[in-house]
Amino acid sequence: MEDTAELAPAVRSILSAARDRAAEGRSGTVSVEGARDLPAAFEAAEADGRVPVIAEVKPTSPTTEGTREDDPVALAESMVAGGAAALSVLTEPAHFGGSVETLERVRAAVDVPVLRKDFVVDESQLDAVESDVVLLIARFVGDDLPELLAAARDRGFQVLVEVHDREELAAALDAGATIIGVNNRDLAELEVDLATFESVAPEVPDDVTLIAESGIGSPADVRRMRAAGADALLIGSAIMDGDVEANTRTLTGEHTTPQ
Ligand SMILES: O=P(O)(O)OC[C@@H](O)[C@@H](O)c1c[nH]c2ccccc12
Repeated sequence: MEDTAELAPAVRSILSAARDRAAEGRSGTVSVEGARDLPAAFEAAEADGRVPVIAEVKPTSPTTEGTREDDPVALAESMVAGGAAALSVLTEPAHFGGSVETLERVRAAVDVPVLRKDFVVDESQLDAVESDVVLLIARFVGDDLPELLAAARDRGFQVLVEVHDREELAAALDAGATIIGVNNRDLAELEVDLATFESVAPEVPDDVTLIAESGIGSPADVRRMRAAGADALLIGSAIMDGDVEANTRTLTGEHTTPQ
């Protein structure tokens, strides 16, 4: 486990709560049947003239004001109607307003791949719910990354490994990650800087599916991340704020594809 001393206090408390949830994990091992292929969903969106976007169902967060109370399933359906190639669903309850039940309902209602967004630090957390993809955050899992990656794959999950700098990228590549997200948000300060993606992306081999995460709010941001090499974008707040379908349509729009 990494030293968590320099993390933002909100992130430290999220992580300690995640460890407590791990301890009460369900009995039995999840086995995901027929996971929906995430890279294939990106390719299909691209072929259809849409920017591949993972739209995130995130009712609230430590950096968002207020909580969105609408039915998450209706929000998810609006995202798909607006052109989202895939969805991300927060399952962290205390700070993001998520739940595993929400993820189950969303996944039953849509055909696109669904990413489980949570703070997985222990193998037992993988058994909380089925999804097509799970997130592992390099910073939080540290030396356990290879083991957790294998444990997730054994259960039939695809794995998105999240990194924030070149050192974490090297660890992700060493562990054999094939889908990597670069988080523009710094988990120590909780501040967003799109230059983070631009600095890490050149080090990522071509055969890796590369996702730019966080802080993408406008078609100009989408163009900037695509120009820096993003195969896909993970967008939460900018889609959740207001008309979800219209926001998704704007950010997946053909005009944002590089020439
Ligand atoms: O709302 P934004 O800035 O578009 O960001 C979405 C997503 O990248 C962000 O929610 C996120 C990235 N990594 C995480 C890890 C845990 C929880 C949340 C996240």
